[in-house]
Amino acid sequence: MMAQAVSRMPGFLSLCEHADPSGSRISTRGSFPLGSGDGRWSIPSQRLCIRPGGRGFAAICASVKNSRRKKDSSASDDTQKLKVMADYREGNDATAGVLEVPEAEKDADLRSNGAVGFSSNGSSHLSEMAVERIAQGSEKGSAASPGIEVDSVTEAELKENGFRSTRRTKLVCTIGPATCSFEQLEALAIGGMNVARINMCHGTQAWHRDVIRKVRQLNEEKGYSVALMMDTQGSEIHMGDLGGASSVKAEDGEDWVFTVRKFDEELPSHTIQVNYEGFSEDIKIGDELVVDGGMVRFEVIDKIGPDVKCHCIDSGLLLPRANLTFWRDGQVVREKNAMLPTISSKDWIDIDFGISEGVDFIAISFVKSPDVIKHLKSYISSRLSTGTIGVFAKIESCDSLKNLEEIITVSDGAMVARGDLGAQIPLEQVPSVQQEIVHLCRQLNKPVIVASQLLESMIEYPTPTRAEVADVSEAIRQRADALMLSGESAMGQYPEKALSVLRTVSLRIERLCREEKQHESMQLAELSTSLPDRISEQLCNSAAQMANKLGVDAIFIYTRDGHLASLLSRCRPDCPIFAFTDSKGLRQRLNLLWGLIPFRLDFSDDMECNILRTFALLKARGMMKSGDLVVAVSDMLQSIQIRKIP
Ligand SMILES: Nc1ncnc2c1ncn2[C@@H]1O[C@H](COP(=O)(O)OP(=O)(O)O)[C@@H](O)[C@H]1O
Ligand SMILES: C=C(OP(=O)(O)O)C(=O)O
Ligand SMILES: [K+]
Ligand SMILES: [Mg+2]
Repeated sequence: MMAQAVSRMPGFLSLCEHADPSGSRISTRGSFPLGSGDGRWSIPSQRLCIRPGGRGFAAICASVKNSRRKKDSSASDDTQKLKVMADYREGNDATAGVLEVPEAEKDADLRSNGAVGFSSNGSSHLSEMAVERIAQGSEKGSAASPGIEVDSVTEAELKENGFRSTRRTKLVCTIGPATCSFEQLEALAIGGMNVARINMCHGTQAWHRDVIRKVRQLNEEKGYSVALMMDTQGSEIHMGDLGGASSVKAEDGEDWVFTVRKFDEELPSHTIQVNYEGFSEDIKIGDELVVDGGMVRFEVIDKIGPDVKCHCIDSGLLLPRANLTFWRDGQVVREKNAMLPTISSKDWIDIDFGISEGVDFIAISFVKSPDVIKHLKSYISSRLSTGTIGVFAKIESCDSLKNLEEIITVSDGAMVARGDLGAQIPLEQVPSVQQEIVHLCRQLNKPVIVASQLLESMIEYPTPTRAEVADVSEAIRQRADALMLSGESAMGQYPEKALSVLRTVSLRIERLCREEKQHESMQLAELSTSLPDRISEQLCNSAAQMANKLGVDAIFIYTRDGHLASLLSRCRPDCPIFAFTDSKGLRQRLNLLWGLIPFRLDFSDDMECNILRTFALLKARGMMKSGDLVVAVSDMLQSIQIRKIP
């Protein structure tokens, strides 16, 4: 609802007319001369803004309303002095003064919960009645402020370094024995973890529940905003748990038995259990059995019933539940195992668990076709009455590569799961496949996570290899939404250090990309077909372009479903994107998107009101300052505005 300015005279503040946040209309008329003859006020033809502080504007309006009700002009004495802080939009010349209000306006029908605005030049301009409440909330300046919710780490980063240098690449940490205590989780949150991932390949449901609840507790009590991702086991072929040993060495020339037999007592020596019933039927003598994508290799030399006898040809460490593939004539063999369901019965149990625990994302392992994703998404929506869970397709098999575009199109995001991918395709193809997936996800507007072995050596050592840093840099340069730690954070010796490497490398490389003006080489194909979607897309493309050209400090997006926020992130603009949403769940899910800083805020359909309110709140919290330039986009109004923070 646009403001309707009443006075067109410079030098007069006007009460305007507009809708309050609840949608009902407030009607006020009358203009107030500025200054009471003391000559202190000299208002040029510029917009004025009422700053929260002292006795707020809402209180004054309430008094005006009161005095009108009482029809008692003397009662309006109190209301005749409006203490306002007029902040010139140009020049930031904040001037305090006293505004004399003539006798309470006869027609004034101000509502204490409504909104009202001033204009000195007749241009449409709204302020709001909630200013007092905002001021009260924001003066406290704490994460628990009722006005706006942002995670405490981002808030500190914004205050310390300003908008421009906030990290754009998001960080996912796999939680395992090395990081499951409250203190360890908090250290990761402080270190910049945006998403905590739990891998259902390992641990019990009780263990995972404990982690989920600790993350929740951290968010609620300490003001972090860590989202949760649950990763399914999937129907991969993997070894058993080595009878409790943390690892076992397989030496060149040794013979080992791989079997589907179960053992009640101790596992016989040189014996490995395999989880896949059809193992001995599928595999042939002469095949190569590859552990963890090549960490150890065996040649199959004999088959005796369920037992497969293998000769070690590449020595190495066998780790519990390590993944197994077998190769024939230089290709991965997918026989009956290709018929295994993508979502196993264990996975369905875990998915139910994830839904009931309210995780933000579910990642599906070894996705082969789009159907399984569609099926899961409809299952999730049938199980949830409100909100949703983002479904991520892990691209980690030859089958997923065959149907890549279809799979990504129906998913809410994708993961380049290089661990298993590198076991299924020749290693030298992994980098180009990664690039292809990252680019495709950007074109299709889906967040993408680059995962596995980013800083593998940091499982054991406090410093990464130079090659690892180069690999991390490449993923950042490709503009992936997120980077993921696996073993480095789950069971490594230096989880926090590994996270800190991802953080510092991200900041450095992102700066480099900005210096190289990478955002200018943006070539995005048109994504949408329907007119409303095309409008949204063009709105975001234009907003991002304007932001880049004008060198603004931030893009603000007010969104109820996150779609425009993701479209803006897709443009990978030069400045950060502040995404305001009224939904807690959406705020958590937006955590994974490149360059997006999610805020939770109650807002109305009145954009002007929302904008002023966010300005006031962010300023009061020290996250923005007067003079900062912002491009504001709204999916409710489908508009772009350029605003300078008053
Ligand atoms: N919940 C857990 N409990 C015990 N160990 C875990 C857990 N999560 C991860 N790990 C350890 O961290 C390693 C790396 O994690 P991840 O990459 O997610 O699994 P994987 O290597 O099995 O694909 C695992 O191999 C396992 O040793
Ligand atoms: C991330 C991966 O999946 P998981 O850790 O579950 O094997 C991977 O294979 O790279
Ligand atoms: K998994
Ligand atoms: Mg995998």
